Amino acid sequence: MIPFRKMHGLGNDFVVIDNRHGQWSLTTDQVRLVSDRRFGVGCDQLIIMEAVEGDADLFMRIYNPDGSESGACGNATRCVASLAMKERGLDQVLIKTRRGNLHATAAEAGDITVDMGNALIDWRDVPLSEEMDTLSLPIQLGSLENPVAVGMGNPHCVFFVEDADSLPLEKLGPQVEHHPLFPERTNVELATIRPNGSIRLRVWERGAGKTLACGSGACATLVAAVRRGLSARQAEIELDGGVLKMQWLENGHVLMTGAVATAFIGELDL
Ligand SMILES: N[C@H](CCC[C@H](N)C(=O)O)C(=O)O
Repeated sequence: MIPFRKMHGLGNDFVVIDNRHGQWSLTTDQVRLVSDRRFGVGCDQLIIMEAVEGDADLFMRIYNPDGSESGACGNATRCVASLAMKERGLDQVLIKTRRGNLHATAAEAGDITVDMGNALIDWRDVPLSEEMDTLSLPIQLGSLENPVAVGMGNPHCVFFVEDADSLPLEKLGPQVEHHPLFPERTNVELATIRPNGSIRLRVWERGAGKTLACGSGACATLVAAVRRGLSARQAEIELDGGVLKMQWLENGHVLMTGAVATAFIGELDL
């Protein structure tokens, strides 16, 4: 039996397995089964905590429900960081992911702030399949056009639209996710800048589909908005599951602050 903790960050939900003693390894089929909301526990991502050498407290591995591995997961990073802080009685931890060490600190009212690392705006780092200006991609899909591409350790394609809530994300998302300009596919963002400077955001996630929130997607959206002159470097982003407080620092790093929650603890019989 494999113990797990079901957690979420603004409704973006995770099955978290502590494998720091290295007892378990899941096959791709088992990742898909556990993530499947019909037959398994169901989650947006399966998160594995692993032991790690060096100054990080642990390594966080991220799997999508389709079995693909992602280089970033902002909401899960907050969840795992809150576990590690509680375990150690600390108010800050270092979480290592495929893109490097992410520094997390306790914020007010139980929220967690994560430095998600620097935003990647060169086409090679998103990545894109050919050289181009990431500030305006030659993609046009119905009313969607000229998105901004941003890498956060995972690829993001951000469209700015009049009213994100009025668009059929379930139809448009998969078409952009699999666009040939994205050799590793992409996460897809529909963003609307509000008069008060906050941003309304809906996300179609690579390998996962529509989710209630996406932390790395919020990071990419703020960076895209600032680059387009549509937002200040600090803004609140409202996703279906709640609000993230975001800041793109002058050093290129993106800070994300938001809530975390544990729903229940269980055991997998794999
Ligand atoms: N939910 C995650 C993003 C997962 C991204 C994953 N779908 C990918 O393949 O990059 C977040 O809060 O950042």
